[in-house]
Amino acid sequence: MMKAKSGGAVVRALGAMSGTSLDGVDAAVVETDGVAIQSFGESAYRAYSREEQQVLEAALGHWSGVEAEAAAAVIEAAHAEVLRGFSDAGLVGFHGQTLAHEPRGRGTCQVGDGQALAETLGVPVVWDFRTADVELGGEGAPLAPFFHFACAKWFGATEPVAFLNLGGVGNLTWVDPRKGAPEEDGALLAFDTGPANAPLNDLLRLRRGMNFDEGGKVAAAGTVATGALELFLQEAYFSRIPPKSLDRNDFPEMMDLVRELSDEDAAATMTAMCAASVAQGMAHCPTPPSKVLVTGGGRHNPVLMEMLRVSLECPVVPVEDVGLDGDMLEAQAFAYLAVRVARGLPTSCPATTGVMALVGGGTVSEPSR
Ligand SMILES: Nc1ncnc2c1ncn2[C@@H]1O[C@H](COP(=O)(O)OP(=O)(O)OP(=O)(O)O)[C@@H](O)[C@H]1O
Ligand SMILES: CC(=O)N[C@H]1[C@@H]2OC[C@@H](O2)[C@@H](O)[C@@H]1O[C@H](C)C(=O)O
Repeated sequence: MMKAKSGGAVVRALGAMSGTSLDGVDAAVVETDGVAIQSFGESAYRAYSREEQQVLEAALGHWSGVEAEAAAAVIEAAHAEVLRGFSDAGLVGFHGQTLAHEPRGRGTCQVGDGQALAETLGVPVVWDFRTADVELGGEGAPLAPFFHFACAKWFGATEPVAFLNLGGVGNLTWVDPRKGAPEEDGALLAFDTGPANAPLNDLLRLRRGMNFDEGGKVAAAGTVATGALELFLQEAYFSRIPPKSLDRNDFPEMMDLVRELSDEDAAATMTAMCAASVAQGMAHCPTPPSKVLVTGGGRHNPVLMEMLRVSLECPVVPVEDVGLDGDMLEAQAFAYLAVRVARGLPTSCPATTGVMALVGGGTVSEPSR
């Protein structure tokens, strides 16, 4: 093991994330002591087959039972397959697949058994990252913010910046890199902004058999229905003070709002809904960030990026502008968080999830041999 700048041992950690878009597993290596990022390593992506996706889709909203068990089997097999391709990892951070998320109700449910994965890989696995936070009154999400803080330090940010993840759901982390640690007062504010790509993906699959609006081509040919957009923005969620989080399918009324529209106008309107919810969320930030660093699949959509540029009052750039990898940031986050859990460091705080105290969630499973 190498010596870390900040004192602890540097671990070669491997993180894996299967997000709300249900497209596949992202896996990536981070070398870190759980405080500073020493370096980013290799990464891999393993797409789900349509059959696997259907199993996952059918399990959404299920907390247990045959659907959830079938989803867990898909998740475990797909993760084992992609993670076996990496060598020399000292620790694995395994997010699993969120099937249901109701932090103020039944809790949060990620499937995939970390102990089984530890046996398969012969490496300790950190998993079940969200439960402890929810049990202490937190939202259980987003959890990437402590990693975003380390990223801001890594690329040498000197003023507040925002990370905007546009996956199935959108989430935003405002970071003040002048603070010494993520748990310090005023270092972070984080929350889910609203639905991002998931509803548009669902609409296009239903109407056109497409997985998503590649390059924003469908939306580019349409016109935003301002009435539907205004109705959408009246949702109570947007005026709620953060921290706050969402489940993938928390806005079913979006489909109703665009039902009568052509495919193109519906796509343009849903894309605008995503951008407008980010703009509303930005108003909750303590100060305007010097720039918004966009990560997740949504940054590949030029129509969405242009709408964000028009509606936000600061530069909007992909995270690649500061040397990060926007396709792998979430997988890297769970590699980083795994090391924090193993070292007994917190992974969330009142400003990131609304939890009552600092929490280091996660279970560590050692392989039995
Ligand atoms: N070239 C592209 N053009 C338009 N949209 C794209 C493109 N590439 C990816 N996307 C969108 O990004 C989505 C995938 O984003 P991402 O991988 O960040 O999601 P996720 O990690 O599953 O979600 P979450 O962050 O909510 O857990 C796709 O389903 C699609 O909607
Ligand atoms: C409950 C859950 O799985 N939430 C995800 C989801 O996908 C994006 C957004 O909603 C975010 O809150 C979170 O994931 C990221 C990785 C996070 O915890 O930071």
